Amino acid sequence: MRLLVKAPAKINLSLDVLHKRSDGYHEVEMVMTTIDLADRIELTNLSDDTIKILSHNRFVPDDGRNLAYQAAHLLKEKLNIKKGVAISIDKVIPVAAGLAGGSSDAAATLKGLNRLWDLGLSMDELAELGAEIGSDVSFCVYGGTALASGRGEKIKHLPAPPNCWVILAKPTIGVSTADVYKNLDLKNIQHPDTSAMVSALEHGNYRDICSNLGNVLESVTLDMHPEVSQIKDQMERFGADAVLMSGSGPTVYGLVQYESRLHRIYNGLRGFCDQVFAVRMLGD
Ligand SMILES: C[C@@](CO)(OP(=O)(O)O)[C@H](O)COP(=O)(O)OP(=O)(O)OC[C@H]1O[C@@H](n2ccc(N)nc2=O)[C@H](O)[C@@H]1O
Ligand SMILES: Nc1ncnc2c1ncn2[C@@H]1O[C@H](COP(=O)(O)OP(=O)(O)O)[C@@H](O)[C@H]1O
Repeated sequence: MRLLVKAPAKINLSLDVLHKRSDGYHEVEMVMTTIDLADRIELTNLSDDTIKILSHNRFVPDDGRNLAYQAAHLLKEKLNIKKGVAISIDKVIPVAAGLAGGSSDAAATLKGLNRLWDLGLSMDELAELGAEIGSDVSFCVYGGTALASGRGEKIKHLPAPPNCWVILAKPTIGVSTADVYKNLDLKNIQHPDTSAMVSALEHGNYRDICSNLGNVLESVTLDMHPEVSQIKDQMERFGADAVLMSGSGPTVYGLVQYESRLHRIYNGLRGFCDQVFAVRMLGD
């Protein structure tokens, strides 16, 4: 039997870091939402007790380092399952981009195997398992829009943002999330107003969402990679309503409400960047 599952990317509408914890992780407050840019995961039962990863993307590991592999392995270990699965990943989300592509593949694998193997786990149980794989996996299990706290695994659901377009531009560099957190100067942070962002979502107020976008990791990645700053400037100049780097970067996204402006920004950015996408918010 085989099953197809979509694994959508996320963007951070806001990302704040409160302090560094004794376990080495950072305590965060992030508002995240899913967008219509998705990997496609195909799960096929195997007759032997193995996990196989298939992907044509050379940046996607095909062994135990793959987060989708880790998701299948975790389910097998926890529930003592003696079954095998082939996980085919059609990669659309850029890798190491701040868009949680790997985390979403893991979440889709947890949800897909829950159905394929008829495990009967609830979404909350899957999200709890996901947190063992990575900080963003719990959010990816639910998708939609949420305030994530703790190290990212505590999820409070929020209403979807009003309908708009998201333009994404990913420079050719890849960024290590661990390096970005390591280079963050905790004494010199300009905190975004998380409650103003939550309130903007609760009121469906697009203008307030735009004016409250903020990410404390942005300046860290910008210092390491000045080309990210150039893309931000271009996106602003071409007329996006608001522009921010997602997660630890280096992907920059712009929000646009009117389709007429979308084409101008998209075509303008294609001159600077190989990977440019114009997609809708998914949000719920
Ligand atoms: C920055 C964010 C924002 O959504 O996403 P990305 O840019 O990776 O998409 C997340 O916090 C990333 O989540 P994720 O990529 O799942 O991180 P993990 O695998 O759990 O951790 C990778 C490394 O990042 C650091 N880390 C991660 C999360 C956190 N709250 N504090 C940390 O210090 C740790 O050094 C950890 O070893
Ligand atoms: N299924 C996967 N897809 C993409 N990258 C993966 C996957 N599994 C593991 N990785 C590894 O995770 C790292 C981070 O990838 P990704 O999740 O795309 O980025 P980010 O954490 O910035 O959102 C990559 O360097 C890659 O080697």
